[in-house]
Amino acid sequence: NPKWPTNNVTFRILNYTPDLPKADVDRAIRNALNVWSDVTPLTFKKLREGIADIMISFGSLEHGDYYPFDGPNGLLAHAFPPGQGMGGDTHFDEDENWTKDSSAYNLFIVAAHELGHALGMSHSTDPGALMYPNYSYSEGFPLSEDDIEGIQALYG
Ligand SMILES: CC(C)C[C@H](C(=O)NO)C(=O)N[C@@H](CC(=O)O)C(=O)NCc1ccccc1
Ligand SMILES: [Ca+2]
Ligand SMILES: [Zn+2]
Ligand SMILES: [Zn+2]
Repeated sequence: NPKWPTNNVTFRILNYTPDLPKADVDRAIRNALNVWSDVTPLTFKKLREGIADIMISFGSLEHGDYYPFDGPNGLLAHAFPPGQGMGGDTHFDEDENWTKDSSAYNLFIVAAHELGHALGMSHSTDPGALMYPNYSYSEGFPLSEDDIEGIQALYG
């Protein structure tokens, strides 16, 4: 799996969903990044302009890459593996209802999963893993042993 060549990764939030106050989106993204930096030497710096490694945006249907979204439900978000250009970029389907509680779909949980991809993680077959292909809401720390082993194999 490709990985970032340095442990210091930059990110930028290009636009915001109208489903939540801006501060809640910033918090969900920051908390999702902290999940991964809690178990690795990775650091994440937020840029307010220019090109960041991980460019985060909300879009619907055709949104500028060959992976159009599909309206409500189904595809929720996707992220490109580490690399130049689109590498690391993370897109959320604006046609979903983004929440900060247990109702569908919790932005923090989806962001933590997507940012796993943006760091080089692929899907897990462990149903308890954050990197399992399908969304499920859980309270507390979202990483399973499987997730931690995977990310530490890349950046440990
Ligand atoms: C083939 C990929 C592009 C499917 C896509 C995904 O895995 N993105 O990371 C996705 O939106 N998957 C849905 C499930 C699906 O399409 O069947 C999902 O819930 N992804 C977000 C997710 C998955 C597991 C935990 C938390 C969030
Ligand atoms: Ca969708
Ligand atoms: Zn996209
Ligand atoms: Zn995924």
